[in-house]
Amino acid sequence: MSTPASGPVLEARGLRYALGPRSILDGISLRVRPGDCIALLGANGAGKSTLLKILLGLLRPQAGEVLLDGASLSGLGRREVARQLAYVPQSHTPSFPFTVMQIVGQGRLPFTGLGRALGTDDWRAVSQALVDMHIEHLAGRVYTELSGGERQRVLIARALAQQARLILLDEPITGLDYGHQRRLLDHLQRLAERGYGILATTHRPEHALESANRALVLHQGRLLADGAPRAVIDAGLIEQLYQVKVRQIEVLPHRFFVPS
Ligand SMILES: Nc1ncnc2c1ncn2[C@@H]1O[C@H](COP(=O)(O)OP(=O)(O)OP(=O)(O)O)[C@@H](O)[C@H]1O
Repeated sequence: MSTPASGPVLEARGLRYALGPRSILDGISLRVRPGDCIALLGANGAGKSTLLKILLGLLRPQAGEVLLDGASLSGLGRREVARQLAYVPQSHTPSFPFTVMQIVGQGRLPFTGLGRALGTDDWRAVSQALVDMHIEHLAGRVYTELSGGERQRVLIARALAQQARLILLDEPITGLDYGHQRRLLDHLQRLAERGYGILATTHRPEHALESANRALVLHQGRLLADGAPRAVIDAGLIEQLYQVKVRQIEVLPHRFFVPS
């Protein structure tokens, strides 16, 4: 892998988040650095989406803080954050029948501001994002009329058009066919090699093993592990997280799991 270029660092220090008496996240500290391609694993309800929302500044933790390049996220403006930090949600329902081109163009809002026309650089970023996600042929289509997998690629293209060096993705491969899963994971890896910091939640341990250079594991609101995927993900972890018994198969450099 080539040496990652410099870029912003996202850091969480001692996050705690509760809803009423119910603790959702506790004692979470982590860093997303240039060159990181991180898979965030955890069972349903473990707190992955909540953690992403806190890292994006959409939710405020009761304790701890999030720092973007050393500055507290709570003190930064939305546009300032969006120039460095992009988010790909699991799904998105726009309130207007926007075309794919318009949705991807929204990724340029941190640069243009609301209601301003896109300039040459903006159009270049939008076109490149459409190419990267293989959706040039969808550019004129109405977003709400697309399939789930097509919409997912549009949302990823919007984040790429934003050209933020940190990208947080909530289950990006869910709903994508096998080919698009592979191409997306390869693309995220290449972005990390170019110095982007990537953090993606996933329900597939194999995704982390094949395509990430770090695995973060959330279990019942706490960070159970943070390390190299092969050091962290094994049959014991799968059983602990998902309460299923699996057999671990090694076909180096691959590791996969089958029911036992
Ligand atoms: N607005 C809310 N009101 C009540 N409970 C909530 C709310 N948001 C999240 N929770 C609870 O917080 C916990 C963590 O939810 P979260 O969506 O972060 O989990 P997750 O790991 O992303 O799950 P999944 O894999 O199913 O997407 C869950 O028990 C969920 O029910």
